[in-house]
Amino acid sequence: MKTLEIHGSGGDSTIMIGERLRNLKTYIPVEKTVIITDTNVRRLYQKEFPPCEVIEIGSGEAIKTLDTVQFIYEKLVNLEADRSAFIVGIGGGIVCDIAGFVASTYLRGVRFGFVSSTLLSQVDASVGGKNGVNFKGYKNMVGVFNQPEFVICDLNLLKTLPESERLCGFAEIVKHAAIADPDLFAFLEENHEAALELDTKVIEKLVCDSVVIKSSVVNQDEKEKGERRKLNFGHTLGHAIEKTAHVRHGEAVSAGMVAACAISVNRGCLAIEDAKRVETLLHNLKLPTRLEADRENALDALKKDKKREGEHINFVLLDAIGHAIVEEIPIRELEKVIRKN
Ligand SMILES: O=C(O)C(=O)C[C@@H](O)[C@H](O)[C@H](O)COP(=O)(O)O
Repeated sequence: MKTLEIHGSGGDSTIMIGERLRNLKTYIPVEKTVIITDTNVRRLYQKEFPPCEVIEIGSGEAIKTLDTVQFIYEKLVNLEADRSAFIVGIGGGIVCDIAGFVASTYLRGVRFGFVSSTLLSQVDASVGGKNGVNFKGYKNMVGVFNQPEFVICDLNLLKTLPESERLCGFAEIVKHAAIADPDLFAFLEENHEAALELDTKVIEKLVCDSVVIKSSVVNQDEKEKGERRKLNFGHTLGHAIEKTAHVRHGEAVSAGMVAACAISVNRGCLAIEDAKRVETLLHNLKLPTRLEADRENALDALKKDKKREGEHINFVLLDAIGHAIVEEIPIRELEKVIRKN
């Protein structure tokens, strides 16, 4: 097992890569714990859950709403959960984002941790303390920064993951490599086939390297005032695509990264060959590199981006493979990109 630490303003978070769901009971006060999970994870893995109360939610991006949060608050009230309660989210990014938000707000906050069950949540979503829900379809518009006490990344859970879910995780791994680690990028180029086959050693390296990158960025800038913005590479246009094309997060981020590379080339930051490398790697990992979105809706979503400041967006560009920069780009310029494509 590999362990990494994030030191948050509200407390520390231990990320355990290779720990098992079946050992969860050793990290929690079992009799005070409430598990939040989704239908699929419960069906597949309930036998490994410790004997705790379970609140089941549905699955898919559509449930990441304040209605689901309210549903969980009601269940917690009925269970008479008090401030000594401990909440564990067992699932992918959607479950963890919702569970973390509920735990951070119920009774003004109770202790919480995650067992992360998808590749995307192990390499990205469950790590770093962003918890929240969508609002009126706008991604993660309501939320908090608050670190889970622990994140268990049980690599065995990835074996039952549908391929489309797995691929979404690769998009975030490519993102980490593209913004911070040229060696990891080259490794992915050489080992994309083994990665697609879920080769144990390759997956373990990809999860570990991703969490090393993410935790190091979050340790420098937990509340996304500067350095952390780089973790949003591909997400500004990606979120706009996701909202309007109704595709999976990882798919939208993949197309968003290709678009961000094209903007980086247009602005003279990135060599065209490097942009091509990003596109080819995503293609080899069976991810989409272009997606059709409703332009007007995408523009509206872009204007609601959390990195917008007045007439600019703090937009993440690449200036080399393994190195990102953040530049203030006028919304008008991005508008042209959306209208042209
Ligand atoms: O942790 C971060 O910071 C990220 O930006 C990681 C993203 O991959 C992740 O999708 C995040 O939830 C997006 O956050 P948002 O603030 O842009 O909604």
